[in-house]
Amino acid sequence: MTDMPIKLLLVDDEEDSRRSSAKWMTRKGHDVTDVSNAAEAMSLLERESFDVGVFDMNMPGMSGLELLQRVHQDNIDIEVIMLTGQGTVETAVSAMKMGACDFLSKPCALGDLEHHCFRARERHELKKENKQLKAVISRVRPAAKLIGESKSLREVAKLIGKVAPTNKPVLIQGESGTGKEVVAQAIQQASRVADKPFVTVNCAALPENLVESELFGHQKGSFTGATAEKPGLFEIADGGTLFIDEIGELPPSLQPKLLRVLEDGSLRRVGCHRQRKVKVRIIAATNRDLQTEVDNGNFREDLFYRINVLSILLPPLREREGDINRLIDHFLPTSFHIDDAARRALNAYPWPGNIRQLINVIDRATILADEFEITLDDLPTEIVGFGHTSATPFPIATPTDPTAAIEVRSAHPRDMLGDPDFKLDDIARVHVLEVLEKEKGNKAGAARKLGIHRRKLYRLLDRFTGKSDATSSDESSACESVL
Ligand SMILES: Nc1ncnc2c1ncn2[C@@H]1O[C@H](COP(=O)(O)OP(=O)(O)OP(=O)(O)O)[C@@H](O)[C@H]1O
Repeated sequence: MTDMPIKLLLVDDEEDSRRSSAKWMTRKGHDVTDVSNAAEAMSLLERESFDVGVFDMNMPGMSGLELLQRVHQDNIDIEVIMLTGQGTVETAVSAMKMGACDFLSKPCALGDLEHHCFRARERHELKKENKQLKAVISRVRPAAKLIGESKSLREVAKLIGKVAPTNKPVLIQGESGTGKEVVAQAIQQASRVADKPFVTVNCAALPENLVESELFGHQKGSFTGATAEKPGLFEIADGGTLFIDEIGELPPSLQPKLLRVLEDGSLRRVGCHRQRKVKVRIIAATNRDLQTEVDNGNFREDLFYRINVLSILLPPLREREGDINRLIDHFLPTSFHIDDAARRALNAYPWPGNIRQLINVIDRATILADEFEITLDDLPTEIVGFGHTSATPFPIATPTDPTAAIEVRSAHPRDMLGDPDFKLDDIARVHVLEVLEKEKGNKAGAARKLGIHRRKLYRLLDRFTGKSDATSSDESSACESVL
């Protein structure tokens, strides 16, 4: 950072010293603008951003101290070093009290000037970083790990590895809930700016009239409600990554402004003439077909080409073979067990809401489950019902041999006892199923009555019926179908 060029504004009415300082600093590779009076400096500061300003204290018209005061009143983001002719302690102290970060006595050695400017710039960067961090921390969501090993997801992971280090814009497309934000986080984590801010914004979640000020910031008083100046998310993400979710929802009026930032990193806050520069890596996501949006005239073609430099198409969950089981095992708390029928039902369902929906269903099931055992009864009816009506139904709980079930059921365990034609399993089976029926299909209750753990009851049901569960979410009908 120390050897990066400083964007410097020199304000001094003494032409010789100003010119020689400007020449020296320019030769050292810095980006220097020099003006001879405070009024000119002020109008420049309204239009452009600088890292450091070196202001002469005594100038005709507006003095250096008055200029400093204006800078603070207008909240201009710049570190100021005062140049004082007299070099008295009093003047230096008053300048520092007014917000200058440093002072130099005239004539000052040119090497000293550069050294002090570097220090001021460092302070400027630290303050900026601090502001960014505060803003980022308030928006931080812990990064999720990309779970899944299906072929299609492995291809996505490979692509992430390729696009991450490039710093180019990336467009992630996929249905809602497929993990576009997770992919964006993975790209950021594997990028060269992994330690820099990762800021997210969802264009669909913001009221249209706020999108511009959220993205680009605003000046105090620029619209009703703008009671204080506010940096936009581009400034907050400066040096890092901005994830723009649902970019297809970006109002057409703002698309040229976004294109501009993508082209040369320049932007203006709402109600402000000053142009600012940012360096932000853009990752955009959409669940709309952006090409169609372009064809229909809803999305600018030039912007589409700018953000679609590298694109990742995220497959829906139903096309990720084997991943449903991996996701279940990942999201299900370890204290819970899911039975085979429920697992089969989850695997057979097409998941229109993708991983987000699967997580919600698992969360719901953990609340409804009896004694940490997730069964079909704990799943939403559309998932259980899908098994009934789908072309590839998941196996449902009907007895493996219904005739045998009826036969055995006709005998009471008492009558079976001592009869060499009955195996112990037959007696146990009738007893277990009867208790279950008496408990109206409540497996937790039945297990308690039988004096066994619920898991053991499931294993027994598996053995007796070939299944551990029933077709309906209704407990009593579950019991009937088992029988
Ligand atoms: N492969 C994955 N592994 C683990 N968690 C995932 C995976 N994909 C998605 N998730 C989780 O699923 C939820 C939805 O993911 P995310 O918000 O990234 O989806 P999205 O595609 O951006 O959705 P939308 O289009 O609605 O914004 C999040 O809780 C996320 O952590």
